[in-house]
Amino acid sequence: MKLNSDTRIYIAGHRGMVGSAIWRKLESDGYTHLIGKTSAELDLRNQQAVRDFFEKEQPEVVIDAAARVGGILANNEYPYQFLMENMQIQNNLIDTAFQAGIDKFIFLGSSCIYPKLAPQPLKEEYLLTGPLEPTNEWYAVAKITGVKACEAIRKQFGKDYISLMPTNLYGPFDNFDLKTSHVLPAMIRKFHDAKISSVNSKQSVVSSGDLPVTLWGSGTPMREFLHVEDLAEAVVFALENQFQDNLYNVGTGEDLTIKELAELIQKIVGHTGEIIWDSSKPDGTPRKLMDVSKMTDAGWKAKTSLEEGIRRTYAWFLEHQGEFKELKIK
Ligand SMILES: NC(=O)c1ccc[n+]([C@@H]2O[C@H](COP(=O)([O-])OP(=O)(O)OC[C@H]3O[C@@H](n4cnc5c(N)ncnc54)[C@H](OP(=O)(O)O)[C@@H]3O)[C@@H](O)[C@H]2O)c1
Ligand SMILES: C[C@@H]1O[C@H](OP(=O)(O)OP(=O)(O)OC[C@H]2O[C@@H](n3cnc4c(=O)[nH]c(N)nc43)[C@H](O)[C@@H]2O)[C@@H](O)[C@H](O)[C@@H]1O
Repeated sequence: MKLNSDTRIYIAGHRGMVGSAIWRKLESDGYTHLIGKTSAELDLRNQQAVRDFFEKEQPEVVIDAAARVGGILANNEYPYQFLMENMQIQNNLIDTAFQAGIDKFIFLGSSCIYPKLAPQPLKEEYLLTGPLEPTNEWYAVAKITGVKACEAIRKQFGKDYISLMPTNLYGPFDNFDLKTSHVLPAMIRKFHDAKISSVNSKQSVVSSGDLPVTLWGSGTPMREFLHVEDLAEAVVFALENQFQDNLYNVGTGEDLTIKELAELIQKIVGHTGEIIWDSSKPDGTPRKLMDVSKMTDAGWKAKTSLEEGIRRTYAWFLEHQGEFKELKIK
């Protein structure tokens, strides 16, 4: 379908890191009829509430950026919520949109849907070719059912329902809570807090380095990181263009070890102390580098370098400390 500046676009999860970046991008591109509800206003796990909301607001296009999201430990500790809430949210959104006759739907998954030991880089066709990473298989199974629901609607009814699989994301409005966050915001916070505590403690007088920082696992796993504003551009690109297929990876196509990431963030934050690796915490998938050629062929490419993206995120962090949301597991 062709979008106009007043097309009614519903962004589920519009206050999250991803949803808010999509909202800002659409607003700056001149879209005037954006629709968003907080989870307190509309609990997407409630099917009837979702149906009533669609009936009232009559969205023409839906972007699903609402989900139960968290880092490796939260995924591992709350398997039921990560499986069930994500299935409830996405099932209600996808089926209600379909029943309402909506032709365009964008579903966001994650690179963890691919098998733990799939060949690298990960191509879309590797989906369901092997066992998943155990720390996040619950979340991954939920996301795979979302991909398949969109694919079924495309196959059976010819509607432009698209699944975008972003790699690990970071940027403004990320979750900086140390128990539930992903690695990149956790490192920003840990290095920053250690640097500030060192300045405030006597230790900085007697020793030349800052307080040590403890990170998880071995530091050897490799990860790829995409700035969330690049992802928002990819989502709007997918919104404005008719896609030929259901599943597209979204990333930079470049990765680094967790140890290299730590050294980069340490340099940007200006922390000078020791890094301790806590081997009691899980490593997760050894590597999940995206093959992004399908999206590149469609006409979209990431712009922000990792160092530039982390610098911007650290600047945002410094401005917004004290406002960080925490993941509330009910
Ligand atoms: N973060 C990453 O590294 C990453 C990587 C790959 C893919 N993704 C995907 O991107 C999407 C968004 O992730 P994010 O990082 O932006 O997460 P986030 O910051 O935690 O935001 C999630 C949003 O979902 C909403 N939500 C959660 N449960 C809800 C419910 N029961 N009813 C209504 N709304 C609910 C929240 O609404 P309220 O704020 O109103 O509570 C929040 O706005 C997810 O699909 C995720 O799988 C994220
Ligand atoms: C994008 C998401 O990524 C998640 O996987 P995944 O990259 O391992 O999740 P992260 O939590 O970002 O962890 C990535 C790697 O960083 C290590 N790490 C080191 N220090 C820390 C730390 O302080 N905090 C955190 N969180 N990690 C840390 C962690 O052990 C793991 O090897 C999945 O669980 C989700 O399902 C989803 O796919």
